[in-house]
Amino acid sequence: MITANVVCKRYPEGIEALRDVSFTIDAGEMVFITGHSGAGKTTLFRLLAAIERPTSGSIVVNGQNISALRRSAIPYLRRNFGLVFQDQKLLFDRSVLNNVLLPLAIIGMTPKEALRRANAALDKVGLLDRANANPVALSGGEQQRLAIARAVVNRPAILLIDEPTANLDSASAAAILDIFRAFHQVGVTLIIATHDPLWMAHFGSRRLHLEHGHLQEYTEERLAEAGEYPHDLPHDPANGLNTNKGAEVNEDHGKKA
Ligand SMILES: Nc1ncnc2c1ncn2[C@@H]1O[C@H](COP(=O)(O)OP(=O)(O)OP(=O)(O)O)[C@@H](O)[C@H]1O
Repeated sequence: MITANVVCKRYPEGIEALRDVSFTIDAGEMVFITGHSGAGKTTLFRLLAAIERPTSGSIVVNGQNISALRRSAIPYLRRNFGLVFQDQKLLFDRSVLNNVLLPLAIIGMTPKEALRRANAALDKVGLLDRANANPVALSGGEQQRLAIARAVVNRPAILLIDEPTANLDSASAAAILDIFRAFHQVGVTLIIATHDPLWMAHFGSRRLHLEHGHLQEYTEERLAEAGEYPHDLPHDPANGLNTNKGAEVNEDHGKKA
């Protein structure tokens, strides 16, 4: 479970990116963080992953106040999280497989187990047959799926995903949506920042809406008024989407959140 208590973040230049933000996200929830460019979505993610600290307030993850963690404890906290951020930081001098193996090497997993896990992660995102390719040879959607494989290979309980479908066509976006649906089905907590109404329309999940650093209570009507939520998009989760990936995800993601 994740709780933010009256969180503020002011950058050194004086920009107040988040103001008095409070919320609770339960284990296994799928939550969308919405808001215009500059509203504070990425900042919130950086605080949740303890990349930055709040200026005031606290963030508690599984009973641990991460805002007060010693620096040395942060790598252990991060094992709870899979991060899929906008700057995916793929390593273009390594193969697809080696990009996914890297996080496992860092935690000292045996090569045999690491290979098994990495192949399973690539399989989940449909990239097993590209394991030996260089990431540069992948399409934008495939690179995004590789970033997801790398984020989930440690089997994190919580996935933080920033703008997962930015710059992707609708078919690639739908494929990624399917992958996240499968993780949600096995109990992973997903927190997804997006401008993309496709996501919200198909999942109908809870939304936390940021406006200039303030968390606004979501109402569908309010977002529709603001032109952010097209009512003509189908709300049927199965509509137009292939949901059969769920059965393939049978590992122990999320059960510990
Ligand atoms: N490292 C930083 N130093 C100073 N100001 C920053 C920094 N990072 C973000 N900001 C500012 O904080 C505010 C919130 O930015 P943030 O990146 O969190 O927004 P966002 O909602 O993720 O935007 P986008 O959708 O464009 O990614 C913006 O005014 C931004 O300019």
